[in-house]
Amino acid sequence: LKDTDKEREIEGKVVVVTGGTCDIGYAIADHFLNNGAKVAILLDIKIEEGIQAEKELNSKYGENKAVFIQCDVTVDSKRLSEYILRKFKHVDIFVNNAASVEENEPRKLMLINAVATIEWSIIFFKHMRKDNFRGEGGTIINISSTAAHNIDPLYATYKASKFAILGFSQSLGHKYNYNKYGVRVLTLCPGPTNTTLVNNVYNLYERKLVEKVIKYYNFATIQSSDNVGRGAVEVFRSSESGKSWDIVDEKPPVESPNTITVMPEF
Ligand SMILES: NC(=O)C1=CN([C@@H]2O[C@H](COP(=O)(O)OP(=O)(O)OC[C@H]3O[C@@H](n4cnc5c(N)ncnc54)[C@H](O)[C@@H]3O)[C@@H](O)[C@H]2O)C=CC1
Ligand SMILES: CCCCC/C=C\C=C\C(=O)C/C=C\C/C=C\CCCC(=O)O
Repeated sequence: LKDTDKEREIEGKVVVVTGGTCDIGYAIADHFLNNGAKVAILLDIKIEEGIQAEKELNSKYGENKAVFIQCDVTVDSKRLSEYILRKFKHVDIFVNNAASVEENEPRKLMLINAVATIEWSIIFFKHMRKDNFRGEGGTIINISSTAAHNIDPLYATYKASKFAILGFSQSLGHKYNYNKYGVRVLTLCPGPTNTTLVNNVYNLYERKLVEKVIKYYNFATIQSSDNVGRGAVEVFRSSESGKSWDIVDEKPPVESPNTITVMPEF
């Protein structure tokens, strides 16, 4: 097998997913296990959901296929990355998925969505680097959003965090870095997806305004988390480093536009 073929194989790989106990994160773990991953490690702040998610995935795929570790991504990166590497020896795929949409707690939102994503990416990039002692390469997948392509009146801080993730991931995953270090960095930009997080929108903004935004961007549907999980596996199997992929409207991934749409005044 060529290096790129090995890198794109899922069979036998160790996958870590932050915010992996529900919705999009859970669907990503589920699809990687379904395609032969050795183990999915779910890092999440929510204990009960974590125990439940581990149980469900183990009854679907077999004992010890899923491991829940309680984690606050904003404080636990050093302690838990060391623990994971001691216990599992190597991580092949690291997915930064955990997020907040709490606009009234901007510092916390930026710490979870942007700072933690950057810190965990750097830790596992170093671990995977092929020029490091025993570095075997690997893939980091960062979850941004179609909100990172748009300027409109909604979710200014959340958008800032998703713009940050997209810019960071495309730069870290740039072909130059990939050729030098052998670590792939990919970005996913899901569109509206039926999860706890998106259902928050109507608590914060008038229905009329949200409907205008949805209409402006021509979203046809609020897709399932399952479609994002499926898309993550498809992108993992086919994408070069540094690319970003939109997953929208229950359809397969398409490469993200390198443009920003500004919604006019209305
Ligand atoms: N739902 C949607 O329409 C879209 C979601 N996304 C992105 O997809 C990702 C997943 O979103 P959803 O599944 O919708 O969200 P969700 O709110 O359903 O799940 C997020 C998970 O992150 C965990 N989490 C939050 N703070 C944490 C912390 N400090 N430490 C550890 N875990 C923490 C939560 O406990 C939860 O399990 C996020 O990055 C989100 O921004 C992107 C585009 C659209
Ligand atoms: C009910 C759907 C509202 C429109 C949602 C559109 C895209 C959602 C992207 C997300 O990342 C979803 C997460 C929470 C809502 C946050 C931002 C909506 C911003 C919409 C946009 O400008 O693209």
